Amino acid sequence: MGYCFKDLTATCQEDWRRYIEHDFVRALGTGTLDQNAFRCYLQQDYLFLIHFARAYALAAYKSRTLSDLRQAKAGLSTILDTELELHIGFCREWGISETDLAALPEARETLAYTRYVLEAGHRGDLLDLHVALAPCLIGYAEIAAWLNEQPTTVRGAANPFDAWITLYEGPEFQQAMLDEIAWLDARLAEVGPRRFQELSQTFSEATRLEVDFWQMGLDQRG
Ligand SMILES: Cc1ncc(CO)c(N)n1
Repeated sequence: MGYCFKDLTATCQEDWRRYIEHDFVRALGTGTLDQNAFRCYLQQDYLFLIHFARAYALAAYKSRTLSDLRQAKAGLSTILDTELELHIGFCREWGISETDLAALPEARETLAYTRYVLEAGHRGDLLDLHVALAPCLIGYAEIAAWLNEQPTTVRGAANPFDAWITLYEGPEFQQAMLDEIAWLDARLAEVGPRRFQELSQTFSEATRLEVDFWQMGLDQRG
């Protein structure tokens, strides 16, 4: 008995590193990422975030206590008020209007990842759902921190993707990550090996779907 969030990343260390240090992320950090690859990623991410907001709404629905309900609401607010706001602004700067965004066809990778998470939530309980959501929120906060540690990362006006790093390294997103880890640590502490095995499968599947999402951007399939 007794696990914590770090045990989840430890069970899929290779996939987790492939996600955090993906070529898309590296190129974004050095500012050398193909701009069409970024545009493709941004557009699909808009669709992605809408479904992820729905997943947090599902977490709210599945909550039995006020504190769980508040945690779900915090996730929903991070997406709606922090991420999507900036995202729409970003897209505008990159010449993509909200009408364009609403008319976008969904890439397979977006479809696979978002529906996987929603399905994990429908099938399982609140912990299954939060574990399926964890690579997203916690992963991006870790990616921003990792990028800042790399000597090759270019910050400021010299990097066209600087605003992306600023969003995810920012205090609101980093705090949301810490709160989510604390929530998961408290729940995982009460879990036995069989249940942990099940949860780590969900976590590593979602991590691999994040890797595919980066790859979609890099291949400009979105
Ligand atoms: C694909 C993806 N994963 C995670 C995040 C962070 O919320 C995001 N915006 N997009």
